[in-house]
Amino acid sequence: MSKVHVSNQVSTQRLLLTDVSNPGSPISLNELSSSLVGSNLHVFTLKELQMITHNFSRSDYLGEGGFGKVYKGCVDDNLRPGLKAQTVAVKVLDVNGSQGHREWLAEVIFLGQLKHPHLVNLIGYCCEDEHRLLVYEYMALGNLHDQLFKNYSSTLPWLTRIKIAIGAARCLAFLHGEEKPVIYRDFKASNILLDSDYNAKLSDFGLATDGPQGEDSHITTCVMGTEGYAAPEYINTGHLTTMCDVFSFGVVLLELLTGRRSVEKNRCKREKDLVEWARPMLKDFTKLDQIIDSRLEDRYSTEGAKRLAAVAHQCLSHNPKSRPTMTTVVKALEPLLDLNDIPIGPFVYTVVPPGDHGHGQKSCGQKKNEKRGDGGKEKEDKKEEKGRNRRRKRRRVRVVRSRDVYSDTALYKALGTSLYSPRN
Ligand SMILES: Nc1ncnc2c1ncn2[C@@H]1O[C@H](COP(=O)(O)OP(=O)(O)OP(=O)(O)O)[C@@H](O)[C@H]1O
Repeated sequence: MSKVHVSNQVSTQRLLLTDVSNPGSPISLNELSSSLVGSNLHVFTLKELQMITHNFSRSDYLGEGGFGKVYKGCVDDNLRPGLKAQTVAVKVLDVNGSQGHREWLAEVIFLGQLKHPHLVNLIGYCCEDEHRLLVYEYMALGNLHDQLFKNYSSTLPWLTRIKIAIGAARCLAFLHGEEKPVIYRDFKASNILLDSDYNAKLSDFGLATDGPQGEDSHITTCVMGTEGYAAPEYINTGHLTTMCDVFSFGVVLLELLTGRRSVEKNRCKREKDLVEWARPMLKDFTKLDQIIDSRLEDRYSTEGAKRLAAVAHQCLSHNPKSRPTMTTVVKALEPLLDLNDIPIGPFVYTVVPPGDHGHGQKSCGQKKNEKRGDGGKEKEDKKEEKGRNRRRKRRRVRVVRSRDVYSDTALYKALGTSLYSPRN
């Protein structure tokens, strides 16, 4: 394929990873940004990125993943004309690490061309000698994994979890719905980044790949991904389809529902693998109480939990053909935001900006206690606690008594826990 040919494709066809990564590709790295369809990526120098991160200082350090360390910095139009003043995250490839040029290139090719509200925005990159860096919009709340499992001061509320699940589902539906579908391949909680409003944005396209073309139903690759998230058929055969992403999405739904990680090495054998432990209980609504994140206490929608559990169960089906498409998943999850059977906690303090009487409504409990002072607060606490216990009991008898318990854990038993394949 000649450079001219690529330029002719600009308005219609996305540049594929194989167009660039194949030996003999006519596209040189110098021409990369201009060959990307619809991209306005900035090409930064190493010196510029050193400058905005104060030479990759400890005070700007955000974290580290398989690609390398991530630092915070600021850019504006002094750096490049037209560049919006904003905080950015700079990812620096660890040249001695497990990832390399292929992962960097995948990130540039996919995120440089695909634009969606639930995809993290890639602002630019740097490619100098062996140095490979990526510059993204800064996501103030980090990643879902840390918010769900490492935030010890507060718990993600139910509706926030639903909002995150819907955002991530929309993103996968978008990728799968492309004219040439994209298989993300590494869907997991740590790859879901959160902005200051808990909008979910997918990042980390290092393992992403273009889906099957023409008559092919799948592509065959060596198995790569993360322990606890990969679909069983992919682990067994290397056959990769968009349905593998759907399975991984089901695992993240389970994490959101249970507050447990996909693999917890410190738990007893039966509970180590989240899918193996929780999946049989997803369809038996009488058992849902046993797996729902106890940190939510009773502040979740019972109906919503049932529906989410049913979606997760379908996504985690061992037969890829029985899994729903991500478009169907989005449609099933969206109405969960409107369910209003979430019990209100005893003291939800909402800061009402002066003059705002519309949105920042106070809870009933709060209004009463403000009038009564602290003595009333104690009584109210006890009353609310009793009320919550009553509601819990009520919910236990009201749930549908389904005998429809699925217990197909045989495959997982056969697979054991050796689900992990290193990235390279
Ligand atoms: N755009 C961003 N804004 C803010 N923080 C970010 C951004 N991108 C990554 N981070 C943070 O940097 C750290 C490393 O992220 P990275 O995506 O490189 O790895 P990971 O997904 O956590 O792990 P792995 O690469 O092994 O899958 C994480 O703490 C993540 O929250």
